Amino acid sequence: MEKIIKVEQMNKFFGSFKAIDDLSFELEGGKIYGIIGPNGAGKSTTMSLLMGLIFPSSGSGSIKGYPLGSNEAKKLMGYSPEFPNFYSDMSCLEYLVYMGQLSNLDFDTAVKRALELLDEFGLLEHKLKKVAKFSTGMKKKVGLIQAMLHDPEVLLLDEPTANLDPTSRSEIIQTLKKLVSQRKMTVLISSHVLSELEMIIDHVVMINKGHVVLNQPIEVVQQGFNQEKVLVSTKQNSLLKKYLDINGYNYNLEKNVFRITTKDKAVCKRDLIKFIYENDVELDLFKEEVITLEKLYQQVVEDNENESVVM
Ligand SMILES: Nc1ncnc2c1ncn2[C@@H]1O[C@H](COP(=O)(O)OP(=O)(O)OP(=O)(O)O)[C@@H](O)[C@H]1O
Repeated sequence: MEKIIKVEQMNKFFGSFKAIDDLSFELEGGKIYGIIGPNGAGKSTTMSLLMGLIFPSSGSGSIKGYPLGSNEAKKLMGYSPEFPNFYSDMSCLEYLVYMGQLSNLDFDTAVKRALELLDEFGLLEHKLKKVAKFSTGMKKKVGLIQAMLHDPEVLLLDEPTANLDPTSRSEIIQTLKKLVSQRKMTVLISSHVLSELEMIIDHVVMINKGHVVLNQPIEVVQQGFNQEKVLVSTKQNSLLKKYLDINGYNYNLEKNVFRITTKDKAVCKRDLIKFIYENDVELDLFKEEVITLEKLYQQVVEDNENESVVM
Protein backbone atom coordinates (compact mmCIF):
# COMPACT_ATOMS: atom_id res chain seq x y z
CA MET A 1 0.00 0.00 0.00
CA GLU A 2 1.27 3.46 -0.94
CA LYS A 3 2.64 5.59 1.89
CA ILE A 4 0.75 8.79 1.32
CA ILE A 5 2.06 10.75 4.31
CA LYS A 6 5.74 10.75 5.24
CA VAL A 7 7.39 12.54 8.12
CA GLU A 8 11.12 12.17 8.61
CA GLN A 9 13.03 13.15 11.72
CA MET A 10 11.07 16.30 12.24
CA ASN A 11 11.86 18.68 15.11
CA LYS A 12 10.00 21.83 16.02
CA PHE A 13 11.18 24.40 18.51
CA PHE A 14 9.06 27.21 19.87
CA GLY A 15 11.82 29.44 21.20
CA SER A 16 13.98 27.08 23.23
CA PHE A 17 11.10 24.63 23.85
CA LYS A 18 11.17 21.47 21.75
CA ALA A 19 7.53 20.65 20.99
CA ILE A 20 8.29 18.04 18.33
CA ASP A 21 11.20 15.71 18.96
CA ASP A 22 12.59 13.56 16.15
CA LEU A 23 9.12 12.75 14.84
CA SER A 24 9.00 10.13 12.08
CA PHE A 25 6.13 8.13 10.60
CA GLU A 26 4.78 6.90 7.30
CA LEU A 27 1.03 6.46 6.81
CA GLU A 28 -0.73 4.45 4.14
CA GLY A 29 -3.54 5.87 2.04
CA GLY A 30 -7.24 5.15 2.56
CA LYS A 31 -7.07 4.56 6.31
CA ILE A 32 -8.30 6.35 9.38
CA TYR A 33 -5.58 7.16 11.88
CA GLY A 34 -6.19 8.14 15.47
CA ILE A 35 -3.58 10.56 16.81
CA ILE A 36 -3.61 10.25 20.56
CA GLY A 37 -1.47 11.50 23.42
CA PRO A 38 -1.62 13.61 26.57
CA ASN A 39 -2.21 17.38 26.60
CA GLY A 40 0.78 19.13 25.13
CA ALA A 41 2.09 15.95 23.46
CA GLY A 42 2.33 17.70 20.11
CA LYS A 43 -0.77 16.48 18.26
CA SER A 44 -1.98 19.90 17.07
CA THR A 45 1.57 20.96 16.25
CA THR A 46 1.97 17.81 14.14
CA MET A 47 -1.24 18.63 12.27
CA SER A 48 -0.12 22.22 11.69
CA LEU A 49 3.22 20.94 10.38
CA LEU A 50 1.45 18.49 8.05
CA MET A 51 -0.81 21.27 6.78
CA GLY A 52 2.21 23.50 6.18
CA LEU A 53 0.80 26.17 8.50
CA ILE A 54 4.08 26.13 10.42
CA PHE A 55 7.46 24.82 9.33
CA PRO A 56 9.74 22.33 11.06
CA SER A 57 12.96 23.54 12.66
CA SER A 58 14.60 20.52 11.05
CA GLY A 59 13.53 17.36 9.23
CA SER A 60 10.98 17.11 6.46
CA GLY A 61 7.74 15.54 5.31
CA SER A 62 5.61 15.02 2.27
CA ILE A 63 2.07 14.28 1.11
CA LYS A 64 2.02 11.97 -1.91
CA GLY A 65 5.63 12.98 -2.55
CA TYR A 66 4.91 16.74 -2.43
CA PRO A 67 6.78 18.65 0.28
CA LEU A 68 4.69 19.80 3.25
CA GLY A 69 3.54 23.36 2.75
CA SER A 70 3.73 23.19 -1.06
CA ASN A 71 0.64 24.21 -3.02
CA GLU A 72 0.43 20.69 -4.46
CA ALA A 73 0.36 19.17 -0.97
CA LYS A 74 -2.16 21.73 0.32
CA LYS A 75 -4.56 21.03 -2.56
CA LEU A 76 -4.73 17.40 -1.48
CA MET A 77 -5.62 18.27 2.10
CA GLY A 78 -8.56 19.37 4.18
CA TYR A 79 -8.16 20.61 7.74
CA SER A 80 -10.55 21.17 10.57
CA PRO A 81 -8.66 22.96 13.37
CA GLU A 82 -9.42 22.48 17.06
CA PHE A 83 -10.70 26.07 17.27
CA PRO A 84 -12.07 27.10 13.88
CA ASN A 85 -12.47 30.81 13.07
CA PHE A 86 -15.51 31.90 11.14
CA TYR A 87 -16.36 35.12 9.36
CA SER A 88 -19.13 36.22 11.68
CA ASP A 89 -21.00 38.44 9.22
CA MET A 90 -21.51 35.63 6.69
CA SER A 91 -24.31 33.11 6.56
CA CYS A 92 -23.29 29.49 6.87
CA LEU A 93 -23.77 28.88 3.14
CA GLU A 94 -21.94 32.08 2.17
CA TYR A 95 -19.04 31.10 4.39
CA LEU A 96 -18.82 27.58 2.97
CA VAL A 97 -19.05 28.76 -0.65
CA TYR A 98 -16.34 31.34 0.05
CA MET A 99 -14.10 28.68 1.62
CA GLY A 100 -14.83 26.31 -1.29
CA GLN A 101 -13.77 28.99 -3.76
CA LEU A 102 -10.58 29.53 -1.77
CA SER A 103 -9.96 25.82 -2.33
CA ASN A 104 -10.28 26.41 -6.09
CA LEU A 105 -13.86 25.20 -6.55
CA ASP A 106 -15.95 27.22 -9.01
CA PHE A 107 -19.02 28.95 -7.55
CA ASP A 108 -21.60 26.40 -8.73
CA THR A 109 -19.57 23.42 -7.52
CA ALA A 110 -18.92 25.14 -4.18
CA VAL A 111 -22.67 25.71 -3.69
CA LYS A 112 -23.51 22.14 -4.71
CA ARG A 113 -20.89 20.58 -2.43
CA ALA A 114 -21.80 22.86 0.48
CA LEU A 115 -25.48 21.95 0.21
CA GLU A 116 -24.71 18.22 -0.05
CA LEU A 117 -22.53 18.28 3.04
CA LEU A 118 -24.89 20.53 5.01
CA ASP A 119 -27.52 17.91 4.32
CA GLU A 120 -25.23 15.05 5.44
CA PHE A 121 -24.50 16.85 8.72
CA GLY A 122 -28.15 17.80 9.29
CA LEU A 123 -27.59 21.54 8.92
CA LEU A 124 -29.43 22.24 5.68
CA GLU A 125 -32.26 24.13 7.35
CA HIS A 126 -29.72 26.47 8.98
CA LYS A 127 -27.85 27.34 5.79
CA LEU A 128 -28.92 30.98 5.74
CA LYS A 129 -28.23 31.65 9.43
CA LYS A 130 -25.07 33.35 10.60
CA VAL A 131 -22.41 30.86 11.78
CA ALA A 132 -21.59 33.18 14.67
CA LYS A 133 -25.00 32.35 16.13
CA PHE A 134 -24.49 28.59 15.87
CA SER A 135 -24.04 26.28 18.87
CA THR A 136 -20.62 24.70 19.53
CA GLY A 137 -21.74 21.44 17.92
CA MET A 138 -23.08 23.21 14.82
CA LYS A 139 -19.83 25.20 14.49
CA LYS A 140 -17.83 21.97 14.73
CA LYS A 141 -19.93 20.54 11.91
CA VAL A 142 -19.37 23.64 9.77
CA GLY A 143 -15.62 23.27 10.42
CA LEU A 144 -15.77 19.66 9.22
CA ILE A 145 -17.84 20.56 6.15
CA GLN A 146 -15.36 23.31 5.25
CA ALA A 147 -12.51 20.76 5.50
CA MET A 148 -14.31 18.31 3.19
CA LEU A 149 -15.70 20.72 0.58
CA HIS A 150 -13.05 20.16 -2.08
CA ASP A 151 -13.06 16.38 -1.62
CA PRO A 152 -9.53 16.21 -0.21
CA GLU A 153 -7.52 13.00 -0.32
CA VAL A 154 -6.15 13.68 3.14
CA LEU A 155 -8.31 14.98 5.94
CA LEU A 156 -6.86 16.29 9.21
CA LEU A 157 -9.36 16.65 12.04
CA ASP A 158 -8.11 18.18 15.27
CA GLU A 159 -10.44 17.28 18.15
CA PRO A 160 -13.57 17.19 15.96
CA THR A 161 -15.85 16.41 18.89
CA ALA A 162 -14.23 18.32 21.77
CA ASN A 163 -16.66 20.01 24.19
CA LEU A 164 -19.74 18.39 22.67
CA ASP A 165 -22.45 16.38 24.37
CA PRO A 166 -22.46 12.59 23.78
CA THR A 167 -25.33 12.75 21.26
CA SER A 168 -23.63 15.38 19.08
CA ARG A 169 -20.32 13.52 19.35
CA SER A 170 -21.80 10.25 18.23
CA GLU A 171 -23.72 12.00 15.41
CA ILE A 172 -20.53 13.61 14.13
CA ILE A 173 -18.53 10.37 14.36
CA GLN A 174 -21.21 8.38 12.52
CA THR A 175 -21.48 10.99 9.74
CA LEU A 176 -17.70 11.13 9.40
CA LYS A 177 -17.48 7.37 9.28
CA LYS A 178 -20.03 7.24 6.46
CA LEU A 179 -18.49 10.05 4.41
CA VAL A 180 -14.94 8.82 4.82
CA SER A 181 -15.79 5.27 3.75
CA GLN A 182 -17.68 6.60 0.70
CA ARG A 183 -14.78 8.79 -0.37
CA LYS A 184 -11.79 6.56 0.57
CA MET A 185 -9.92 9.41 2.19
CA THR A 186 -6.88 9.17 4.41
CA VAL A 187 -7.92 10.69 7.71
CA LEU A 188 -6.00 11.73 10.80
CA ILE A 189 -8.17 12.41 13.83
CA SER A 190 -6.90 13.63 17.14
CA SER A 191 -9.20 13.15 20.08
CA HIS A 192 -9.16 12.66 23.82
CA VAL A 193 -12.38 10.64 23.67
CA LEU A 194 -10.68 7.31 23.12
CA SER A 195 -13.78 5.12 23.28
CA GLU A 196 -15.17 7.12 20.39
CA LEU A 197 -12.00 6.99 18.33
CA GLU A 198 -11.94 3.24 18.76
CA MET A 199 -15.19 3.00 16.77
CA ILE A 200 -13.77 4.69 13.72
CA ILE A 201 -9.99 4.26 13.41
CA ASP A 202 -7.94 1.59 11.63
CA HIS A 203 -4.64 2.60 13.11
CA VAL A 204 -3.24 4.27 16.24
CA VAL A 205 -0.40 6.77 16.31
CA MET A 206 0.43 7.66 19.88
CA ILE A 207 2.53 10.74 20.53
CA ASN A 208 4.19 11.65 23.79
CA LYS A 209 6.51 14.62 24.31
CA GLY A 210 6.62 15.30 20.60
CA HIS A 211 7.69 11.77 19.73
CA VAL A 212 5.87 8.74 18.29
CA VAL A 213 5.68 6.04 20.99
CA LEU A 214 3.31 3.67 19.20
CA ASN A 215 2.31 3.33 15.56
CA GLN A 216 0.27 0.21 14.82
CA PRO A 217 -2.96 -1.03 13.26
CA ILE A 218 -5.68 -1.18 15.90
CA GLU A 219 -6.14 -4.95 15.51
CA VAL A 220 -2.40 -5.60 15.99
CA VAL A 221 -2.47 -3.44 19.09
CA GLN A 222 -5.49 -5.31 20.42
CA GLN A 223 -4.05 -8.76 19.69
CA GLY A 224 -0.65 -7.84 21.12
CA PHE A 225 -2.03 -6.49 24.34
CA ASN A 226 -4.82 -9.02 24.71
CA GLN A 227 -2.70 -12.09 24.21
CA GLU A 228 -2.08 -13.32 27.67
CA LYS A 229 -4.72 -11.98 29.99
CA VAL A 230 -7.67 -13.83 31.45
CA LEU A 231 -10.06 -12.17 33.89
CA VAL A 232 -11.91 -14.28 36.42
CA SER A 233 -13.95 -13.66 39.52
CA THR A 234 -16.01 -16.10 41.57
CA LYS A 235 -18.07 -16.24 44.75
CA GLN A 236 -15.24 -18.39 46.22
CA ASN A 237 -12.26 -16.19 45.42
CA SER A 238 -10.19 -17.41 48.38
CA LEU A 239 -10.37 -20.96 47.02
CA LEU A 240 -9.52 -19.68 43.55
CA LYS A 241 -6.56 -17.76 44.96
CA LYS A 242 -5.22 -20.95 46.55
CA TYR A 243 -5.64 -22.79 43.25
CA LEU A 244 -3.81 -20.07 41.28
CA ASP A 245 -0.98 -19.95 43.85
CA ILE A 246 -0.52 -23.73 43.94
CA ASN A 247 -0.42 -23.86 40.15
CA GLY A 248 2.06 -20.99 39.91
CA TYR A 249 -0.13 -18.54 38.01
CA ASN A 250 0.82 -14.86 37.85
CA TYR A 251 -2.08 -12.57 38.64
CA ASN A 252 -3.19 -9.23 40.02
CA LEU A 253 -6.24 -9.06 42.22
CA GLU A 254 -8.21 -5.87 41.83
CA LYS A 255 -11.80 -5.25 42.95
CA ASN A 256 -12.31 -9.00 43.42
CA VAL A 257 -11.20 -9.77 39.86
CA PHE A 258 -8.13 -11.91 39.17
CA ARG A 259 -6.26 -10.64 36.11
CA ILE A 260 -4.18 -13.64 35.17
CA THR A 261 -1.13 -13.32 32.94
CA THR A 262 -0.35 -16.58 31.18
CA LYS A 263 1.87 -17.80 28.37
CA ASP A 264 -0.83 -20.17 27.17
CA LYS A 265 -4.32 -18.73 27.40
CA ALA A 266 -6.00 -21.92 26.15
CA VAL A 267 -4.41 -24.04 28.91
CA CYS A 268 -5.20 -21.39 31.51
CA LYS A 269 -8.87 -21.27 30.50
CA ARG A 270 -9.09 -25.07 30.48
CA ASP A 271 -7.54 -25.22 33.99
CA LEU A 272 -9.95 -22.60 35.29
CA ILE A 273 -13.01 -24.31 33.82
CA LYS A 274 -11.88 -27.61 35.39
CA PHE A 275 -11.36 -25.88 38.74
CA ILE A 276 -14.77 -24.20 38.57
CA TYR A 277 -16.50 -27.44 37.61
CA GLU A 278 -14.74 -29.69 40.13
CA ASN A 279 -15.24 -27.30 43.03
CA ASP A 280 -18.77 -26.33 42.11
CA VAL A 281 -17.74 -22.68 42.18
CA GLU A 282 -20.20 -19.93 41.33
CA LEU A 283 -18.78 -17.73 38.61
CA ASP A 284 -19.15 -13.92 38.52
CA LEU A 285 -16.81 -13.12 35.64
CA PHE A 286 -14.82 -15.15 33.15
CA LYS A 287 -13.41 -13.48 30.06
CA GLU A 288 -10.35 -12.65 28.02
CA GLU A 289 -9.16 -9.13 28.47
CA VAL A 290 -9.93 -6.85 25.57
CA ILE A 291 -7.64 -3.88 25.52
CA THR A 292 -9.39 -0.57 25.10
CA LEU A 293 -7.60 2.45 23.70
CA GLU A 294 -8.04 3.97 27.13
CA LYS A 295 -6.09 1.14 28.80
CA LEU A 296 -3.50 1.10 26.05
CA TYR A 297 -3.01 4.81 26.51
CA GLN A 298 -2.49 4.37 30.23
CA GLN A 299 -0.05 1.50 29.73
CA VAL A 300 2.07 3.12 27.05
CA VAL A 301 1.95 6.80 27.91
CA GLU A 302 1.35 6.92 31.65
CA ASP A 303 3.01 3.77 33.00
CA ASN A 304 6.05 3.58 30.78
CA GLU A 305 6.57 7.25 29.99
CA ASN A 306 9.87 7.38 28.10
CA GLU A 307 11.05 3.80 28.34
CA SER A 308 8.35 2.17 26.18
CA VAL A 309 8.92 2.59 22.50
CA VAL A 310 6.60 0.26 20.63
CA MET A 311 6.60 0.85 16.89
N1 LIG B 1 2.91 28.68 18.98
C1 LIG B 1 3.43 28.13 20.06
N2 LIG B 1 4.32 28.77 20.82
C2 LIG B 1 4.88 28.22 21.92
N3 LIG B 1 4.60 26.95 22.35
C3 LIG B 1 3.71 26.27 21.64
C4 LIG B 1 3.07 26.79 20.46
N4 LIG B 1 2.24 25.84 19.96
C5 LIG B 1 2.34 24.78 20.79
N5 LIG B 1 3.22 25.03 21.78
C6 LIG B 1 3.60 24.09 22.85
O1 LIG B 1 3.98 22.89 22.21
C7 LIG B 1 3.51 21.75 22.97
C8 LIG B 1 2.65 20.89 22.08
O2 LIG B 1 1.42 21.58 21.85
P1 LIG B 1 0.22 20.95 21.01
O3 LIG B 1 -0.84 21.99 20.98
O4 LIG B 1 0.75 20.44 19.75
O5 LIG B 1 -0.18 19.74 21.95
P2 LIG B 1 -1.45 18.78 21.83
O6 LIG B 1 -0.94 17.39 21.91
O7 LIG B 1 -2.27 19.14 20.65
O8 LIG B 1 -2.20 19.15 23.18
P3 LIG B 1 -3.79 19.18 23.53
O9 LIG B 1 -4.22 17.75 23.65
O10 LIG B 1 -3.82 19.89 24.85
O11 LIG B 1 -4.50 19.94 22.43
C9 LIG B 1 2.77 22.32 24.17
O12 LIG B 1 3.67 22.33 25.27
C10 LIG B 1 2.43 23.74 23.75
O13 LIG B 1 2.36 24.59 24.87
